[in-house]
Amino acid sequence: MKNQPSAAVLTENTFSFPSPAKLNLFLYINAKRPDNYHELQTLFQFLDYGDQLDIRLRSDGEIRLSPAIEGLKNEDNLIYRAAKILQQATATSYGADIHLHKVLPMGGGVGGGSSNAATALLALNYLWQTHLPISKLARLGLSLGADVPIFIHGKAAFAEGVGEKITYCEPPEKWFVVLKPEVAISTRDIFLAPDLPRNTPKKSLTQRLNEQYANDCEKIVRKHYPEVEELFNWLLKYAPARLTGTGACVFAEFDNEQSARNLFNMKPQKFSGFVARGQNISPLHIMLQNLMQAQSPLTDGADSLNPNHNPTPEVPKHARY
Ligand SMILES: C[C@@](CO)(OP(=O)(O)O)[C@H](O)COP(=O)(O)OP(=O)(O)OC[C@H]1O[C@@H](n2ccc(N)nc2=O)[C@H](O)[C@@H]1O
Ligand SMILES: Nc1ncnc2c1ncn2[C@@H]1O[C@H](COP(=O)(O)OP(=O)(O)O)[C@@H](O)[C@H]1O
Repeated sequence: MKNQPSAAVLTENTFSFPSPAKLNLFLYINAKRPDNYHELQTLFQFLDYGDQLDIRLRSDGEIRLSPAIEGLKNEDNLIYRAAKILQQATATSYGADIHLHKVLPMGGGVGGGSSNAATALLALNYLWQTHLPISKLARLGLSLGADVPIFIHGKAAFAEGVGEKITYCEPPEKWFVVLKPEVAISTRDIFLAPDLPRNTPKKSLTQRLNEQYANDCEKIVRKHYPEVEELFNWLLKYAPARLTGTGACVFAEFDNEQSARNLFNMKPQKFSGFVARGQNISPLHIMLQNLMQAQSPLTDGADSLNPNHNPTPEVPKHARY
């Protein structure tokens, strides 16, 4: 979806949905639980940049996903798993052809897989008219990954526990340069690292918002991944920088787009990345709200699947979706 406005209706019967990235503006690890998951305190904000899912309804119950992601079986793709879980939970007889436009780096800490799963759940719940409430979708989503509920709720939030205890909040919507070194990092590997700090004291949201933001994974990621260390060393010459999630992406924030683009244009070629704006409401939710105000894809007759009949919902002004 990058750099192209997102139309909700692409062609007859094919709908296009954004699957935005997220940043962890801060991330603290408070404890290791008996089930080996870690208790966190983290601040999530969405970006107006991410993947796109084009979805066409099928009446035969089949889920077809294309293109396959290299090295990942389609059955393991979180999009496919999300669609299957929703079918099982609702006993719908519908299926879907899903085309994924992937731009987000995998293993980058920008939440691409979780966001794809949440977009599939929300979009199919809309297209199939299965009417599960957000709370139920978030529970289904949590079984796919710790970050999926945040993307289902679609509002910037302070998350605790493993990401399921959510307090909405509204951090400033800054501009970001997000850069990725030539390495992907497995979340699991970071949480298994013996030298990961695991007992940062819990603090209230107000305290956290009013102190300098940090990421407890940053020190060991920089130590174990020289590519990340090199990226930090470059970026820190120009701006304060932080790790998102468990890495590998690193970001710097700016008050305006031009400053962000000026820095981005200077980056060495070996770092990939993008410029994006923080959004406290997910671009997916803005689009879904507009769609719902238009009309149902299934119940308003055949014409409702005709793009001429169903006007393309407005895209938020500053979004590049
Ligand atoms: C820590 C975060 C912050 O956003 O890192 P990123 O993945 O975004 O970098 C996420 O919550 C990650 O969520 P997600 O990527 O969905 O993780 P999952 O698939 O649920 O878990 C992958 C593995 O990481 C470990 N894990 C994950 C989350 C957590 N709170 N504690 C853990 O110990 C577990 O070993 C788990 O097997
Ligand atoms: N649709 C998907 N997009 C990206 N990754 C996926 C997807 N489905 C499953 N995965 C798996 O999830 C892992 C984490 O991916 P991703 O969410 O992009 O990273 P991160 O959590 O670091 O942002 C990938 O390495 C891949 O094995």
